[in-house]
Amino acid sequence: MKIMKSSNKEKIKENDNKIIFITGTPGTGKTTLANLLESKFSKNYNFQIVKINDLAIENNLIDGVDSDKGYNIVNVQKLDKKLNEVLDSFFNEKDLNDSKLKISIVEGHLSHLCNCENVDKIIVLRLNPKILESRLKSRNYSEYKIHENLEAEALGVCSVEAYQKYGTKVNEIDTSDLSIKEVFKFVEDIIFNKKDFPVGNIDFMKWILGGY
Ligand SMILES: Nc1ncnc2c1ncn2[C@@H]1O[C@H](COP(=O)(O)OP(=O)(O)OP(=O)(O)O)[C@@H](O)[C@H]1O
Repeated sequence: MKIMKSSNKEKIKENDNKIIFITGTPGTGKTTLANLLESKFSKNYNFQIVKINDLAIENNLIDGVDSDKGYNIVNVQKLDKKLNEVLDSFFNEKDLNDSKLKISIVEGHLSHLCNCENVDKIIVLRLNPKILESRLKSRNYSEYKIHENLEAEALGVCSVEAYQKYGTKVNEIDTSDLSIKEVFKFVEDIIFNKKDFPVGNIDFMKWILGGY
């Protein structure tokens, strides 16, 4: 069934066009996964990738910098509006090959804070805080910033926030023992409704209790 509408709220539906958000604590592998999705999907689909941090910076959606934490303070309301414009423009693009499915991947740890009625899946990448710690240390983050991110990962903050907004559309994958190719395979299965990884099955609380 083909429904032609002008907004991603009704996403121009050609069978089953898709909007997928990839989120997770910094360092869990979102960018690596998004790049692999782009290289695998762009041949077979009309493919768009939106890197949410780049979108915020390029469109000057930064309210300031938290100098203690070393973060840009992104205006999420403006980001939300811009993201929906970018999605609308992709799904309305006339030059796309009509015989191919349209897939938009939105990558970044702020993606799940945006409101997108027509998002299909939100995929949260999770990682054992012990492994995350070594990845974040190699980025030369401050001790404070590392600890804050590890705590957020142990508590599953992205999953909880995403679930509060999007409920059962949210999947989470424990990537701790997976190669990036294996992560890709799971994500592909989620995107095409072959597998489901509901929120609530990953528990890194042991890290908080000092068990790792
Ligand atoms: N499945 C994996 N196995 C081993 N290493 C991985 C895996 N996924 C990502 N990495 C490595 O982990 C590091 C962090 O990955 P990446 O930059 O993709 O994280 P991110 O979630 O996008 O971080 P940020 O939110 O800060 O952009 C990179 O060095 C990447 O090569």
